Amino acid sequence: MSVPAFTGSNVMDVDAAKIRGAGSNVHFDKVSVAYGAHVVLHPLTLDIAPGEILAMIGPSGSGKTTALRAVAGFVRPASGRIRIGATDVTDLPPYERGLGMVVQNYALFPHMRVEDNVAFGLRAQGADKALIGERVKDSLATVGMLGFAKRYPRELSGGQQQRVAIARALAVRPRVLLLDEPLSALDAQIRRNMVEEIAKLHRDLPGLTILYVTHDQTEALTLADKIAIMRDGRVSSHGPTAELYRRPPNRFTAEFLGRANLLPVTVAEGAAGPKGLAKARLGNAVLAGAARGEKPGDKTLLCIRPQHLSLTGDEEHTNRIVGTLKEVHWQGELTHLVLDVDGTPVRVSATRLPVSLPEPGSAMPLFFAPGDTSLVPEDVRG
Ligand SMILES: Nc1ncnc2c1ncn2[C@@H]1O[C@H](COP(=O)(O)OP(=O)(O)OP(=O)(O)O)[C@@H](O)[C@H]1O
Repeated sequence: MSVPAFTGSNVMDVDAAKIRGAGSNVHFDKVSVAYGAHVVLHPLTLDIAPGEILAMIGPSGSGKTTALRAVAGFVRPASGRIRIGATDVTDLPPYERGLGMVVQNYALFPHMRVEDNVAFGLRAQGADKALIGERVKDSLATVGMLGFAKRYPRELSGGQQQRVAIARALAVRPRVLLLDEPLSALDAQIRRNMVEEIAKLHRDLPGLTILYVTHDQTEALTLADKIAIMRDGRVSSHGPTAELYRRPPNRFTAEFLGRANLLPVTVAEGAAGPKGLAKARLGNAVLAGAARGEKPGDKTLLCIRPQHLSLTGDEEHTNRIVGTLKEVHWQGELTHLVLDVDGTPVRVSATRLPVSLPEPGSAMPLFFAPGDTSLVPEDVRG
């Protein structure tokens, strides 16, 4: 399979071969958007590196789609500039920005065969027949839909339609691919497969920069190199995916990205040693976790993920807390326990249970490793 080159959307670009595989960064420079008096995007400064997948996640109404539509050119910023590579695109119309875009509901033309849907953007640009034929073939092969070229959209499943929508976006050789909730109309199993296919697509086309808007944290965790978490029109946190998950910089991030137990603690000792572990008190327990520059006496939160809590201690799981068992939910692969620890509900996801579990209402110890624990400041909201 030949790999498309990513250049501008201009199919006549004679330099295409020279910059084959080279992606473009997307730069938001203090971009704000307002609808009337209602500011929905506060000045946003953010960079998406060439070839990076940035997932923008956050609750409904937090401004994700608005940010994406500003890049696409469908929303005009009230202030700030947007650059794609070296080009300031703020004043360019959408079709001159070198972008491909896929939205939630496929938006294929129902009266056109798959191959004509994919060819649409190239025909609009006046590309010649031979080039269109080659690009349509390439793009359909990239998404594994070569055998479906003659079908109409109604003859395809939802997942297949979305693959065609991606092929159509790729056919114009975009510098940047914008994906706005591309999988949310699909059912759970197809969604999981499509997430894997988008990951493969990116492995095949490593130069392609992708802005991926979703409210699904699993999609974001699986696909993204970096994540930006939006809240009320602002970036609440931004960083490499694993780092944001392992060391969330605030409560909102800890809770939005996966499940998190957040226990109110008082710092006993600031960070010491090469691992940067601090010690914090929860009742009588002294617990070690990754620090963020806390000082003794600071009130903060101790973050531990449900799957990192163990029902047995060992030389690694040296933090120990005791709670009262409240609920047990068996779910096949995992058993979820809920305990009350000093008034805070603590969730445990266990793959293996001891032979006999204490009765609800009984005291039960939980163990966890300092390396899986981090101190997280409570959110200060402006
Ligand atoms: N055309 C519009 N006119 C007025 N307000 C709008 C318009 N489009 C969006 N908004 C408002 O802007 C805010 C941000 O919307 P946006 O669609 O960016 O959120 P989102 O994070 O993508 O949400 P969702 O996950 O529900 O799609 C919301 O309060 C929304 O009501």
